Parts: sequence; structure tokens; C-alpha cells
Amino acid sequence: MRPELSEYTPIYSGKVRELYEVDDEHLLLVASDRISAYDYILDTPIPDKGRVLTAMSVFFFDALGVPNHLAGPADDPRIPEPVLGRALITRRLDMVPVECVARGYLTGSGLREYRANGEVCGVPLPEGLVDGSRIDPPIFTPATKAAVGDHDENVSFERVAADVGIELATRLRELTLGVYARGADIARERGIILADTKFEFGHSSDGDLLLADEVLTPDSSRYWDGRLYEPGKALPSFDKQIVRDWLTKESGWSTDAGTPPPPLPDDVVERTRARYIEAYERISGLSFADWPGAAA
Ligand SMILES: N#Cc1c(N)ncnc1-c1cnn(Cc2cccc(F)c2)c1
Repeated sequence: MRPELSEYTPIYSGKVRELYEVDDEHLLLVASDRISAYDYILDTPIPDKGRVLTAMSVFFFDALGVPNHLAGPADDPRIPEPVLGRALITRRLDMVPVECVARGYLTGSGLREYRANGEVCGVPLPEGLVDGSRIDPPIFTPATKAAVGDHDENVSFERVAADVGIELATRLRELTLGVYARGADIARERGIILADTKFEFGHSSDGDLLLADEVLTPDSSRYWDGRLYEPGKALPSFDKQIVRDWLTKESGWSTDAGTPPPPLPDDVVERTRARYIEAYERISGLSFADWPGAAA
């Protein structure tokens, strides 16, 4: 008999995820079916998005072989039925207050910083780069965690070292770049580009530094279709482009409307659901049909 979710104390609610306390040593990390676009949480959920992204995290935690915060399997008996398949039992860690970002391609906030001053987070880059240019070797571009609703602030490695000490900052950079490289290799072998990603780390009560949060999901990373990749061309997001295109090209809404986006039509929802499942099955080589929890 699985416990009720109401037996656990909610301790954090994010845009698309929640965190609950299970006991002194364990948390329940829950991924919802909510999707965000243009800094809005859309009214329309994407069925099974939470389960697919949870499955991707578990696949990568297993594939990467890096010590991490997972404390049980996807069907752990402590996971309540309504969130089975989209929730994980984790060890409670003392989180390091740094968003550990790795970039193998130049886009987004990194591109804006580069265009302003030729560098990203204090790392100088070659001249002449454009949107989508490869950054080789990939770079560590940390950020400070923003309050809910704000954007993270890109900071330099030196600032991280000042905040957490040079030894831990160096370790965070090593781990971030190493895990990104491994994840990018796995994705590339399946024709998918992992352009950038964000990790979080924390210390266990034994003092071990563990990989935490979600790992290499489409919500914490930019995934592009390798078949469409061309530097200099605005690169569609593998998972969100269907929603973005419908919102900005077909719905009549616009990003400067000052109003929330409209609800999504059924076909956009279903095509987006299929894209999440396609990303998982191509990258993992596994069938989503085998993943725990009830199909939405
Ligand atoms: N992972 C993890 C973690 C851990 N293992 N121990 C202690 N704290 C955290 C922790 C704190 N904030 N977050 C972000 C987050 C993740 C998921 C859902 C949310 F609502 C919010 C993670």
C-alpha cells in the first residue's frame, strides 16, 4: 500500500516541479506535466511530460556513473500512486548555491553576453561566433540561483570561488564539464545535440559531493535535432518548438502582448507529448511504455 502524498510535507514548489519531505534524510522530487514557454507557465499541461522527464533523469543517472542523490528506484514503495513515474526519492543534501551550467554551443544568455563583450562568464571566446556556433571545448558558465520568477544571473568562475572556495569551485567545474561531455556524447550518438545544460550539486551528511536535482532533461537542457543543425540559424528546441511556433505564428498571441498565452489545441499537445517521448526513446534506447505510472 503506497502512502498518500498528503503524508509528506511540501517544502518547495517550482514552476513545473515540487519538493516534499519524506523523512529527515529523504525528499520526494515531483515533476508535473506543466510546460513553460516565454517565461509563462501554460494553462494546458502536456500529458506524461513529468513521467518522461523523470525517466530521462533516471536513465542519465544510471548511464553517467556519477555519485548522485537518488535513494530509490522509480517504483519505490514510498512514492504515492498519483505521482508514480514522475517522482523520485532522493537523499536530502546540503545544496551548493550554484547553477552549474555547461555550454557546448553559443545561444541564449551566453550569446547575448558574447555579443556585448566577447566572453561568457568571464571566459573569452574567439571572434566571429554566431547563434548556434560550437564552443569547443565546452565551457563552464555558472549562475546564481534566482528567486522564483527571476532569471539566474551568469557569474564568473572567480565569483563562484569567492562564494564557495576555490577547491569546491574547481570540483564543480570539473564535474559539470565531464558530465556534460558524457551526456552530449550519448545524445550525439542518437542524432540529438545537447547544446547546454544545468546541473545542481549538494553535499550528503557524510560530506560527499553528489549530483542532484534533474539531470539532462529538456527542462534543464537545450536539445536540438542534429539533422537540422546549422550554425547561425535560430535553432528550434527539440521539445518546445511546436508550442512556441503555434503560440507565435498561429494563435494570434505574441510575446509582447502583455497577456498570458492562450490554451493549446489538442494537436499541439499531442505532438509535443510525442516529441518528449521520442527524445527519451531515441536517447535511452528504451521504450517509454515500460516506464512506471499510469499513462495520462
Ligand atoms: N534535488 C534536490 C535536493 C536534494 N537532494 N536535497 C536538498 N534539496 C534539494 C533541492 C532544493 N531545491 N531543489 C530544486 C528543486 C528540485 C525539484 C523540485 C523542486 F520543486 C525544486 C532541489
